[in-house]
Amino acid sequence: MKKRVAVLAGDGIGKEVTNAAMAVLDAVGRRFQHEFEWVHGLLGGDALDQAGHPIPEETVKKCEESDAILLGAIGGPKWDHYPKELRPEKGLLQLRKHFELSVNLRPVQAYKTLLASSPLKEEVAEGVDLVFVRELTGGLYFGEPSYHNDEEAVDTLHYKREEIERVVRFAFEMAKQRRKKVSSVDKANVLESSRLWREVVEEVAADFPDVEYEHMLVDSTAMKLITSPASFDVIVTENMFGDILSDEASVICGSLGMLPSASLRADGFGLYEPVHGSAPDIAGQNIANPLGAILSGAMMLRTAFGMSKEANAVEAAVRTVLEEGYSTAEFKGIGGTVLSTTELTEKVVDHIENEQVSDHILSAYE
Ligand SMILES: NC(=O)c1ccc[n+]([C@@H]2O[C@H](COP(=O)([O-])OP(=O)(O)OC[C@H]3O[C@@H](n4cnc5c(N)ncnc54)[C@H](O)[C@@H]3O)[C@@H](O)[C@H]2O)c1
Ligand SMILES: CC(C)[C@H](C(=O)O)[C@@H](O)C(=O)O
Ligand SMILES: [Mg+2]
Repeated sequence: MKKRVAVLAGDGIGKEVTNAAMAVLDAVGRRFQHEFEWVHGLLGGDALDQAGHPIPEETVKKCEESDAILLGAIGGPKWDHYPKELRPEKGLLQLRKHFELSVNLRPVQAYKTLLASSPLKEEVAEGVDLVFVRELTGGLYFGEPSYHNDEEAVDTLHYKREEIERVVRFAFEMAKQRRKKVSSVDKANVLESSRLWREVVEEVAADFPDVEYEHMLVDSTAMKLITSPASFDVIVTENMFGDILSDEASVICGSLGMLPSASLRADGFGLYEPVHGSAPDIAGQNIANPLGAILSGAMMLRTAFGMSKEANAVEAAVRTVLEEGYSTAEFKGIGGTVLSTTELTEKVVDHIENEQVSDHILSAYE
């Protein structure tokens, strides 16, 4: 199968981790006879520097002409003083809005070999397998009015019933395929938007009698994610709560660099990117963890292209490499071997190309 993928590497470690994801998907292509055509586009600070806008028209066109989008990360101190319409982050938000990527999936898994690196006790982090279903094109990020002057600042948290229903329904559908539990997170003791959110959750839940659900307030959810993360299956929440809670949850698996994501439109078209940002503190050193981006590639294979076997192969290769004790710098101190971004990527590539090993492991995950 031939697939065209728009690659928006962006800023900081964005280039390093998208290079890793492409190398791994190319290895998948060699092993399973697929061809991935990489179409590169500018986004974020890189686009500001080269084209004067955080999301040039040409980038949007390249994405429209592709089967999926692979994104690295955008932003950095160089552009932090830019006016709001020209910030790198605005480019990413416009991209999400333009393609109506309203459902953002952020799975979090505890990998056995990395447990020792989590600040949580091993017995707390062990066995965690949860997924955030974050609303991505509404809420505080897009509500109007939004401005500040010398005297006041306004952001608007706006949700339409249909926007809530779309993401909540997705979460229940997903829970049906998993452990059949939805935790809906809001702030209904204070916010009107959360009260509507709860009403919609009640209505949608009625269509899923076999899925257990609960309403939780965001503040105590932040606590429970740390005290009993294994109690969660699917967590559905609005845009900003999902942004914050998913970074918090990354400590469960030991590094923000491990988390992948998929941002989906109703017809299945999607953007795949690691959850982390451009990490200016480690950019350009070849030490960033590429696994979040590589696992985003696996999500792309499964969700965008229906290539489950291939996605399983990538996920199995990642597991094997971790089980062999390889990881990146943020895991130093737990034993094993610290590798650079490119060396760790090579290990994953080797496992995908080594059919014998991979087929054996694959069968364990099918
Ligand atoms: N989707 C995106 O493109 C995205 C997401 C988050 C933040 N950002 C932007 O990134 C910039 C930096 O933000 P920040 O520093 O708050 O968040 P960040 O996610 O870039 O970094 C937070 C911390 O995690 C570490 N980290 C992140 N990714 C890592 C990886 N793959 N391997 C190892 N360590 C990793 C960083 O070194 C840093 O210490 C800002 O401009 C922000 O707006 C972009
Ligand atoms: C960079 C920023 C706009 C973005 C967000 O807040 O959604 C990021 O933090 C993320 O999690 O993808
Ligand atoms: Mg974030």
